Amino acid sequence: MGVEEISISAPGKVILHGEHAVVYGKAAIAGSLDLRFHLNLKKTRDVSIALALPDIGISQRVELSALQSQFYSMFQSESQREPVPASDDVIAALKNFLHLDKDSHDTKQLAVVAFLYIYCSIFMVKRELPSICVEMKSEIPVGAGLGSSAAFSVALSAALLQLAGVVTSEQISDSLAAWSATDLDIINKWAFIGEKVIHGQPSGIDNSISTYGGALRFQNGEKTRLDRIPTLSLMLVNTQVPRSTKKLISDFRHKYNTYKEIFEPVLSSVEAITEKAQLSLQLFKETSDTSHHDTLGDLMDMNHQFLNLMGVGHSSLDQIVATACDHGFHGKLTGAGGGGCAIILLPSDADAVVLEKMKAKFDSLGFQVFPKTSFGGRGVMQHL
Ligand SMILES: Nc1ncnc2c1ncn2[C@@H]1O[C@H](COP(=O)(O)OP(=O)(O)O)[C@@H](O)[C@H]1O
Ligand SMILES: C[C@@](O)(CCOP(=O)(O)O)CC(=O)O
Ligand SMILES: [Mg+2]
Repeated sequence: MGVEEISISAPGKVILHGEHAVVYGKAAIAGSLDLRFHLNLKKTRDVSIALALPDIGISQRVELSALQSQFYSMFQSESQREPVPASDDVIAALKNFLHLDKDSHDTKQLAVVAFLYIYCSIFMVKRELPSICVEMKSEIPVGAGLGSSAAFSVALSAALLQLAGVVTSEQISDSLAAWSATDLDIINKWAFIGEKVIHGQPSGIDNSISTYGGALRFQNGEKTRLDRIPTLSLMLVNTQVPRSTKKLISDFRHKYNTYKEIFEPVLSSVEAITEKAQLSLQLFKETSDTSHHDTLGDLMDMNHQFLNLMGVGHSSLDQIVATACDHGFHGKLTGAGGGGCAIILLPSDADAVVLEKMKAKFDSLGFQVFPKTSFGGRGVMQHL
């Protein structure tokens, strides 16, 4: 372990179609966002972990001797290449160690639990716990449907695996290093374990986008790169209404189990929307025929209503979609819903004056606007 400092960034994501349905094995399409999560790790000599998470107001110090004596036996079966999901017992023990309420729904604290779980799984088996200070800051709004939890888990996994020498980055430019496809697969597997701690039952789409970047079709863990899609212009609008993905997934799980015969066809319809959107994207790229772009708009409106039916909507998200419609655009909620963000599809010839008027309306409603985001950039990176 010759490394003294590691800087990593990982992108957020935008789900175009298929959120929630993807947890039930249906297809979804999504891409990386030009908002990134940043992690800086330094080796220290204080025999502790110092964790600074200023975006969520957490600053935590953990003595390595206490961690070692309490968790050594629990982490002996873990292997660095094949991570295993945290059992309820280990999660409960980590929460107890951190003096957290074991039934707390505060997902912020789960970031620390995920951190310690990944750290212990990687290093405890070697009996060599590195003394480190780690700071994480993000451009991705927290808990807003843009995959901040996944970017957190990806950046964290990449940093700790690189520190442990399990993966090794290679320099690709003056300031950047990246990992081989095999190493990215390892990082992605560990990040999925982190997502499980924060989300409960994630599909794996968010961590996959954040790891590999670009645009993907994702189904049952199968990832297909979407190379034949046009450059899409999206406006992102954040309601700033807080919500937790973990709670939204579990509430919909309850609804689905209670009304399976109703929600199975709903999920199939959402999947049909995803399929049609993928095809329309391809056709629009190949022919530039704007009728395919119009179809993409219709599909967004439809999917938004299905998501409302699934109980993951919010009045402020409806307000965004209605405002978009008043200005001649189409949109939908993105991510887990219940608050968080909506996306609005912008045609390349959208009138700048109308766009400015729409943005002003969102500002006046107290929403946070990202006027034009780019889609499909790099996945996790090391900064040299
Ligand atoms: N900048 C950050 N710093 C620390 N933890 C973060 C950060 N961003 C996200 N997280 C973790 O992810 C959780 C939010 O995840 P989630 O509810 O899935 O929303 P999102 O849609 O942003 O992924 C936070 O409560 C925290 O545990
Ligand atoms: C609702 C879901 O489809 C996406 C959740 O994304 P986010 O945490 O809201 O960014 C869950 C998942 O796929 O793991
Ligand atoms: Mg999340």
